[in-house]
Amino acid sequence: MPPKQRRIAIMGYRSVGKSSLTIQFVENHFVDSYDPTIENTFQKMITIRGQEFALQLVDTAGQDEYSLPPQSYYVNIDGYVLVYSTNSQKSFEVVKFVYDRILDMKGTNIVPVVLVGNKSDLRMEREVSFEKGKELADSWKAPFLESSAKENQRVEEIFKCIISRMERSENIGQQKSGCVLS
Ligand SMILES: Nc1nc2c(ncn2[C@@H]2O[C@H](COP(=O)(O)OP(=O)(O)OP(=O)(O)O)[C@@H](O)[C@H]2O)c(=O)[nH]1
Repeated sequence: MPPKQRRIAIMGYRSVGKSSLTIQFVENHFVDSYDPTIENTFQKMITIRGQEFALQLVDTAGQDEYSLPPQSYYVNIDGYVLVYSTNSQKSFEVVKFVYDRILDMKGTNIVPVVLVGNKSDLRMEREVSFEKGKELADSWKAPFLESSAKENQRVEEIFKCIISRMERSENIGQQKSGCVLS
């Protein structure tokens, strides 16, 4: 079987760790310095249950409620990893705007999405509880993970999860909140 080409956008507020998660997944290291992204595309091959996927990961500039990407941006995107930071209530509010914008732009609510609460290692600085994250993801019927790009916790799982969601939406056209991983 030839590799399946899939394009995934990593979106969310500034400085939540979008680049760090992407780089940890693609290059297996953590970037400590903060360098705001304009837009980068990363490539990665991954095999899941015998099927190869050629991923393009679009690491976007951080959004806020006033700077969401234009309609043209969403055309070739197959799935979305929406990231907030567990130590930032503001980023949790912004991720809701981003999600609403995606649905508006796509004109459907069958969009493969995974919600990620990153920086779970910053335990003392937590502003968003696990329950709040889970509640939001459930309201979207989307999977939810808390991750740490720094400690490489659940990073690969995020990307396996979005692949599984994309496959599922293509095959069945319906979403439940779970995520089949292998
Ligand atoms: N403690 C901790 N710090 C993190 C984690 N992920 C990212 N950071 C730090 O948070 C800062 C921002 O990370 P980036 O990956 O650049 O964030 P971004 O969302 O891509 O930022 P923009 O490009 O502005 O949108 C950097 O200093 C990272 O080192 C994490 O899981 N834990």
